[in-house]
Amino acid sequence: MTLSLTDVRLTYPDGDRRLVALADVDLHVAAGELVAVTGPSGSGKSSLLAVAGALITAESGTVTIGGVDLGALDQPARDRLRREQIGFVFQQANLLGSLTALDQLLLVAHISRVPRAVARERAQRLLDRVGLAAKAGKRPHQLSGGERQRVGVARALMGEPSLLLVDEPTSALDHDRGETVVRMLRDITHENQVATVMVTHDVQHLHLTDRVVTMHDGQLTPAQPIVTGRGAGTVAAVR
Ligand SMILES: Nc1ncnc2c1ncn2[C@@H]1O[C@H](COP(=O)(O)OP(=O)(O)OP(=O)(O)O)[C@@H](O)[C@H]1O
Repeated sequence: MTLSLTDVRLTYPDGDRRLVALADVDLHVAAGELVAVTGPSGSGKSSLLAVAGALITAESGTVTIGGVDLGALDQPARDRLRREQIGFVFQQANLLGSLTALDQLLLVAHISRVPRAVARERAQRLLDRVGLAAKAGKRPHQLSGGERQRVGVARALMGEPSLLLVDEPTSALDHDRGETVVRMLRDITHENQVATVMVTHDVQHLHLTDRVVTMHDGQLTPAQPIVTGRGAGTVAAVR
């Protein structure tokens, strides 16, 4: 398993009490698997992504990425693992307004000290992969919402992550553009053997994913049969 959360608990201060954001959550995502996380507002989906992305530390339970227990790492090692193993895709692509699509990707490579020639080849290949080779020189305001989101996906892949964490990638897109982005995420997940967790409110594209889990009040719901993009699957996990 690329990502394993076992008995993960997270609470936030809430006056003189604690609000339970994640209540003993189990979630295991294999390489090459796209798992959608749905659930009402406030149910804990972003908290789940933050814990899986080593952005916040679980109060108890175990989080492993590629078999490495995050709890056993100090902060610099956790930061390094995040940089080297995890790609993030945000709700709005969060691109820098003054940079071209190509430069958005090269900046990530520069920060990660990838040699320039390697970075340029990788960035061009990724822009081609998301269907934007011809738009490499465009700035965000010259791109559609769907194209911006696809640049965001390509940027997240620049570090060749083993885990991709995606937060509401279609919320700003119409149906067809949303479908293109989710289909692309699914195909890249399978081709690159990345483990992908996608938080979404958008039920329209769930059939493209391999598995769906639902959060309610910090808990992942029990398994339910669903029809997935690769035939009938089951919701794994969880209590
Ligand atoms: N930093 C924080 N401090 C205190 N409470 C928080 C904090 N972050 C989130 N919460 C609370 O934890 C619970 C889970 O929040 P979370 O953001 O994970 O839910 P969500 O399912 O992602 O919601 P949404 O779909 O609205 O983004 C909510 O009740 C929220 O109010």
